Amino acid sequence: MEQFDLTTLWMGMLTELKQSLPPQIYDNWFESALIPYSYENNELTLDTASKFVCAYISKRYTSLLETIAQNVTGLPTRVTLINSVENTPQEPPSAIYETQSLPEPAAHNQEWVQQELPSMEIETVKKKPDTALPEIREAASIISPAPDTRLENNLIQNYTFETFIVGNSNRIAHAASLAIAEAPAKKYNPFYIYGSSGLGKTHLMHAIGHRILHNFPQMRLRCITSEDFVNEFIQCIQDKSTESFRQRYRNIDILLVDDIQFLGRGDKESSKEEFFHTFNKLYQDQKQMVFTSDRPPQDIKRLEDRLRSRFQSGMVTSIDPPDLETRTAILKIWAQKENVSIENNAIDYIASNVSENIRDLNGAFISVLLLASAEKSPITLNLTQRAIKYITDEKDEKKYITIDEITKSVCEFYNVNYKELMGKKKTKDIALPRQIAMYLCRELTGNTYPHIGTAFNGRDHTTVMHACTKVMKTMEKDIRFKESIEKLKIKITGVDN
Ligand SMILES: Nc1ncnc2c1ncn2[C@@H]1O[C@H](COP(=O)(O)OP(=O)(O)OP(=O)(O)O)[C@@H](O)[C@H]1O
Repeated sequence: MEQFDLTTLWMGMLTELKQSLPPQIYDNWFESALIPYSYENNELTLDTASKFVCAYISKRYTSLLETIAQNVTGLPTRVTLINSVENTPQEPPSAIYETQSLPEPAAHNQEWVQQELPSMEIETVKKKPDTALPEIREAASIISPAPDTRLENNLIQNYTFETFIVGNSNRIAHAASLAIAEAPAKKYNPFYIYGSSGLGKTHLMHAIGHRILHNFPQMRLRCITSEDFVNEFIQCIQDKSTESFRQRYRNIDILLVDDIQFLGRGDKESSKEEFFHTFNKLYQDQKQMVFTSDRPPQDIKRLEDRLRSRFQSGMVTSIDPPDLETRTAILKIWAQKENVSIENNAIDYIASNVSENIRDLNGAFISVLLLASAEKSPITLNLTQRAIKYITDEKDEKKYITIDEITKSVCEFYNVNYKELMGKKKTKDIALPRQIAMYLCRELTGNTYPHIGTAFNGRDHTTVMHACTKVMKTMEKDIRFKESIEKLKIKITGVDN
């Protein structure tokens, strides 16, 4: 087995982490906030720039770090996070960089570390309330708890109705979920929620689970991803214990399955068969089933018609990306709930510069709180802009453009009504700007066809693909048309390439 020194191990881990994490999380939490400290007896110790970062990363990411360390070394590796600064304040973290001959951190990271050193002593701050802003202490306290704690029944602790914010994009899914939680298997069975990543499907499904267990504590509930269902079943075939598997899945009252689209990938014939029978048994026994997916049932390829029609037999509903107004409302609610005061223009800035994905929105919100905490300053527009800059690609200063902004600009450019553009009208004066808007969404946001389809009032991804091809072909043939699209692009991005 190859022996790794600290530097080689950490470099290897960073390469893998970069591939597995969204860029803003990687840049903000891993590359800049962690410093390799020691590696002995298969135990890797990482130093953190603050007590704060230490608590947050330990709770959320230790298992990921351990998996990646094992991938790199080939050996089970324990990962521990420390905050040496608190214990040995005389020794600045930069000294560790020198002794380990790692590359110097980027300039902004140094600034980040220096700013954090004196300010991250949350407890000291708490003892001297006259010197600390209450909102910053609050910020510190909300970041520390593990937000995704899974309970014994596999439900994530804080994915409840109480923490779910309702807006136009998820109103129907939310109302149906509440109805199910009040009277399981009476209406909407099965219940199938679909939508793009990070929009709250899992959250809502777990909220149903929590509320059912609260209302009907005697009910037996299983919450699982379809991938785990398949893996567990395959394992049971190998162990010759399929009967116990059946007992586990067929004698329950509530089945919640996340990411059901995974069943359509690969062959998995025996697992699909098992799932089909599980479904039928629970359905016959009038037990509630809830599924989430990134696409509607008809778009899950390689799924037998009989299973697809089972999914369609209950209620199928989508969660759409939140529009600007809803994103703003979500941020305000988060700020209010955490008792953090944020200037309105700072809220507007986050809402319009971060994507429509609520997971990313939350990441940006936390980054802003972190920077405010580091600088012990109120959350102003200026601070927010700097915090968001940390989490966006530094080389690419371009603003993150949202589908909402694109459609609104297209409406303005072609003098079309927004409702009509998003609606069903097929006349040329509406259909062409709609196709152009879809093409620009694909070009400028890099979102997938299904995601864009969902954002355009639940249209199919093939409609978006057709629109993009049509616009590109017309641009090739018609120079004037091409010029007008380029002009529109500049108007939206503010960048003239
Ligand atoms: N309406 C909402 N109110 C409050 N928090 C939300 C809402 N929607 C999503 N979130 C939060 O955003 C994050 C992502 O949500 P979730 O995991 O449910 O997304 P998802 O649609 O299941 O995504 P994926 O398909 O990638 O699993 C979670 O932290 C969740 O709590």
